Amino acid sequence: MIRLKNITKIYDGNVHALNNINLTFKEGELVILKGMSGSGKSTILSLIAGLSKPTEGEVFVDSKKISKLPDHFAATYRRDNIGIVFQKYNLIPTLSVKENVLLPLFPLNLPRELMDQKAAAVLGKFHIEQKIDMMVKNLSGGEQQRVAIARANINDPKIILADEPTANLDEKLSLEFIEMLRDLKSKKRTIVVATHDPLFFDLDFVDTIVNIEHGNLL
Ligand SMILES: Nc1ncnc2c1ncn2[C@@H]1O[C@H](COP(=O)(O)OP(=O)(O)OP(=O)(O)O)[C@@H](O)[C@H]1O
Repeated sequence: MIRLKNITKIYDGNVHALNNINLTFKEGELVILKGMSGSGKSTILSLIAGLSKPTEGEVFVDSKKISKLPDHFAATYRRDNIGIVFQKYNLIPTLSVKENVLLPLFPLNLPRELMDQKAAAVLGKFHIEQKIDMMVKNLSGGEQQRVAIARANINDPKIILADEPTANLDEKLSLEFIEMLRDLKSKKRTIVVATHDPLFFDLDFVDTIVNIEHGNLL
């Protein structure tokens, strides 16, 4: 369960990104955060990921209060629980597909063989294993998106956060991405997608659509 309790986020002392919002997402839910650019969607994702801290209020994941975790513990929490697909994928263009998907695991110092197995498994799952040794900069947009979602799943996270995941995709690839979400949801992942892409608004497997405007829930 994810719970945002009385969350206010103010950047730089005067940018009110979120105003006293309360949200609860159940395990296994697919939630769409819907709102215009600048409405506060990414801020909600970064609070759930423990990448930033609220100005006021608390964020709970299961019973853990993650809004108070020191940075080091927040990084561990993220590695163990969260997969993130960023708007522009945040892949490293000059590294290979395999190196990119393994990035979140490097701090664990796992044996090379195990890392290779994990990379092959997750790339297979998202049908991009044939590009495993290619440099990411030479992939198409759709292929990069597959690598991004594969990387978000390398640690088998129970929560997947996606920030405008279809912003750089055409409709066909966006629909493919949505099918990947359907599959993840069937595996009981909790998924939170920040988007203003209308393709997400009529899906039969979305549980909740949260409308946000200027940091307020509508
Ligand atoms: N690190 C930051 N420092 C200062 N202001 C920020 C920061 N991050 C976000 N903001 C501001 O907070 C508000 C909410 O931004 P946020 O990125 O959460 O919106 P969004 O709905 O995700 O928009 P987009 O779809 O464009 O990403 C905006 O006014 C934005 O300029």
